Amino acid sequence: MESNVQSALQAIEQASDNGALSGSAKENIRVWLTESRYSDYRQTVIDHINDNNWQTLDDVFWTIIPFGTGGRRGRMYPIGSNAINDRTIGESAQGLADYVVDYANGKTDLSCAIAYDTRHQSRHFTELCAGIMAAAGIKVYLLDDYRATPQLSFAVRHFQCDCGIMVTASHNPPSDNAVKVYWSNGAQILPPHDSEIISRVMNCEEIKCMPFDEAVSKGRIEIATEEIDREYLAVSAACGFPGPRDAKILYSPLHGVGAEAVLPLLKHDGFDEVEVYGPHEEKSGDFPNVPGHVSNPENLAVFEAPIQYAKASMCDVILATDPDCDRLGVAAPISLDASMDWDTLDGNQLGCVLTDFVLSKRSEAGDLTPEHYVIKTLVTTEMTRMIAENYGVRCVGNLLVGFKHIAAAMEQEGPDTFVFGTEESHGYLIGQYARDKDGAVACLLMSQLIAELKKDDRSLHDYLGDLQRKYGYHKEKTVSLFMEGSEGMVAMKRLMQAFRDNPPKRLAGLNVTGIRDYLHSTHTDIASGKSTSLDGPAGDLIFMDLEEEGNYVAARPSGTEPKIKLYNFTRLSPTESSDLKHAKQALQERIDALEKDMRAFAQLNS
Ligand SMILES: O=P([O-])(O)O[C@H]1O[C@H](COP(=O)(O)O)[C@@H](O)[C@H](O)[C@H]1O
Ligand SMILES: [Mg+2]
Repeated sequence: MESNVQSALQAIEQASDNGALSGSAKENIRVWLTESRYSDYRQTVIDHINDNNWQTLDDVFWTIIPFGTGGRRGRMYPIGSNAINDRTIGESAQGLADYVVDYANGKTDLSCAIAYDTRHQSRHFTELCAGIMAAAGIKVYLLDDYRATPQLSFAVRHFQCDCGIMVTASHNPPSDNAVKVYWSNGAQILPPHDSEIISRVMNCEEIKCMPFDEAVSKGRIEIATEEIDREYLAVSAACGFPGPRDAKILYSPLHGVGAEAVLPLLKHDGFDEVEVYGPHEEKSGDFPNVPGHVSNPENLAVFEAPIQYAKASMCDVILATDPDCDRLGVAAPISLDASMDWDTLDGNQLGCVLTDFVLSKRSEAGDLTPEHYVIKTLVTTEMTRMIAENYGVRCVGNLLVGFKHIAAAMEQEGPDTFVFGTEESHGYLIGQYARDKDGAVACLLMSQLIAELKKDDRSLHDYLGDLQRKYGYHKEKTVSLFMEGSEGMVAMKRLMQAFRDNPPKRLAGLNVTGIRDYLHSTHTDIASGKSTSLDGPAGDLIFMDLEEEGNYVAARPSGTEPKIKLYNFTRLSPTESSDLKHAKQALQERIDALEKDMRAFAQLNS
């Protein structure tokens, strides 16, 4: 062994002994220093060791970057098993290619659709993935300009591909990137394919990549952007409903890809007054003009400046999509009187108004049977279920977090009777053309709803208020607690364990009456101490039910960022909700108290 590798190995031993490196980082660095598959990166690793760059080394090596809720996602750094770089992206594509070839069992005309967003290095990683697929004999249909995640999901289905790759880290910070990996049905990978792909990724030895230009000239990469733009427009436009189109819309792509999907769709549907909010228009991985560079419609601050602009230019609504255009955020005037106060809607509220809008249209058309269904996840408001049941359709809702679970439920229940899919984190899907959430079609539905309401002189908040009076006022709030690096992971595990071993007894002045632990599939009744088995999927998600019906909290580690998500759910009955103002205030107080108590518990136990 070369002497510089020898001394680097000694140095990491020492660093681990004196606490500068975690044990897992030391082990992963050792692999990168000694195994031939990492030889291209060896010198850079040694340079970091020689520079005593221990914190960085620990951050980028303490684990092997996992496949989370939405793909393999993380911070970009040239080296590291826990970073996004040519090696981790390359092995992801190689592992996928190897599995697709194995799974095909001799079938030869294999193909993969690939698209990418506006992030730093997205185009670079795209060419790498495309070259790897081409070298594996898998034909690539490439969207060669910035395109939306739902367009990629559609492309996989349209070309009947065996798999797909979307290079994007969605709304994560500018430092991050990722691949979202799709199976032949257009949904992100799930069992049994996911574990098979992951095992090939982890055991990937050599990465074989054909130079991009060569693969294009040999026809192994086909540019499919025009065809997908045209066909996607046709299928997405078919998702809407007839009705008025008079609405003045301000649209923000939050520096991402959305304009390419949203603008043609709204124009085609007859919306003539759509303006792109100028400061958010530039396609840039720095997300320069959104507060804190957090390009996420969940970040209410992104709406502050656009609201001022929209008020001044008399817009009816602001629509914002996240950088890969699979999430929708909305701000709208509270009422259509002269006061012109605006407010945003959260992901659950948007899901409810869209669910009701879609069901009301389908119901008017006599197009619903008891076989029809909407889908939501376990952390999505129960108001969705009430709306669905009111229209006589089913709600499939016992699902883990992640739109891929909604896609799987759709396959299982049968796509023909699928009406709408909705999740708390601003994801919505209508129709069968894709198997992932679609921010563009959500924009279309929202625009149609706004135009209908405008005709009747009603605001979106009036519409939501009617639903809240009918089904009871619901107020939910998701709180994220960031815990970074190897220490953060230990803290997250400790906190999840504390919820299991010693859960809070009271929250917001209400007794905790039951614990639903999806990891161990148990329901524990606090009063009797008895545990029974819990129906539903298995995953690291725990609910604490409170003494008032419909009031509960949930906790889980995010699968896209290093954080614990605390989901707080409150509700009042319809009778208690007749005075909306009063209900709103009461639940705001309860939500604030829940958040305070949950934060305090987390502080003590992480
Ligand atoms: O980031 P996106 O827009 O791809 O969205 C992704 O992340 C969301 C939040 O996941 P988590 O709670 O694990 O962070 C998921 O609900 C969603 O289905 C997934 O596609
Ligand atoms: Mg996204």
